[in-house]
Amino acid sequence: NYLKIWNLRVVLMSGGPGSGKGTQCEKIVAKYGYTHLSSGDLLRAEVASGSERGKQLQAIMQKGELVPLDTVLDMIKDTMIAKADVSKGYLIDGYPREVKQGEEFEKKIGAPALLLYVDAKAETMVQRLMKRGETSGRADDNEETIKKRLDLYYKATEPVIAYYEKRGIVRKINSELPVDEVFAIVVKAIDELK
Ligand SMILES: Nc1ccn([C@@H]2O[C@H](COP(=O)(O)OP(=O)(O)OP(=O)(O)O)[C@@H](O)[C@H]2O)c(=O)n1
Ligand SMILES: Nc1nc2c(ncn2[C@@H]2O[C@H](COP(=O)(O)OP(=O)(O)O)[C@@H](O)[C@H]2O)c(=O)[nH]1
Ligand SMILES: [Mg+2]
Repeated sequence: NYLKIWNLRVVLMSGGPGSGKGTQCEKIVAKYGYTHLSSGDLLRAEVASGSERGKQLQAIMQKGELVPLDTVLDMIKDTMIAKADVSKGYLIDGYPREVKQGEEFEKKIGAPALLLYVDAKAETMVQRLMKRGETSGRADDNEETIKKRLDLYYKATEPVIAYYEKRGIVRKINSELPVDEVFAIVVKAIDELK
């Protein structure tokens, strides 16, 4: 199984907090059957388990900071291996968050085929997250943490997109549009892969 993950297609989903990554991922899974791995969801599951490690993670996420690289990458890798037999490919959401994470991913797992970059204005992202915070129950969907997540996104994550742009695998998609219009562009980008 460890060998198998090297042969499966990897698509990365990137974009700021609240840009619509999770929304598009859900639709991609329904259409293409990829295995969806949201690094944020994996971390929240660890927090929910109540483990000692979960408590440490909770504190970091509450501040809008990044969890140590090895922790997240190990979680992703373990999940990829566990699902390799039934997987048609992987859709990785919210990782890499910084260039170093991208480099480690390549060393330990492999090169992605495509990076979908859903792009919305900061103002739009804040609005969406504030709205989502009314019902999400997420400790980090509050004004103060949202601001920190956005700052960190511009500082650490946008350079990741530039890093993959040099390899020609980035497709930038305007996620100010209605969900279905965004998805139509996503579908085009995935269908162009071969
Ligand atoms: N590779 C990752 C992914 C997530 N996180 C932590 O988990 C939090 C939530 O991540 P995620 O769910 O991906 O959040 P956002 O992208 O901000 O927004 P959304 O949850 O809607 O995707 C981040 O702020 C960060 O503290 C992290 O440290 N490293
Ligand atoms: N108008 C509009 N709203 C969206 C779109 N995508 C997501 N949203 C809303 O924005 C919020 C954040 O979306 P989510 O998928 O959780 O974003 P993520 O933080 O990037 O994973 C959700 O409450 C969605 O309902 C879109 O394309 N258009
Ligand atoms: Mg999400």
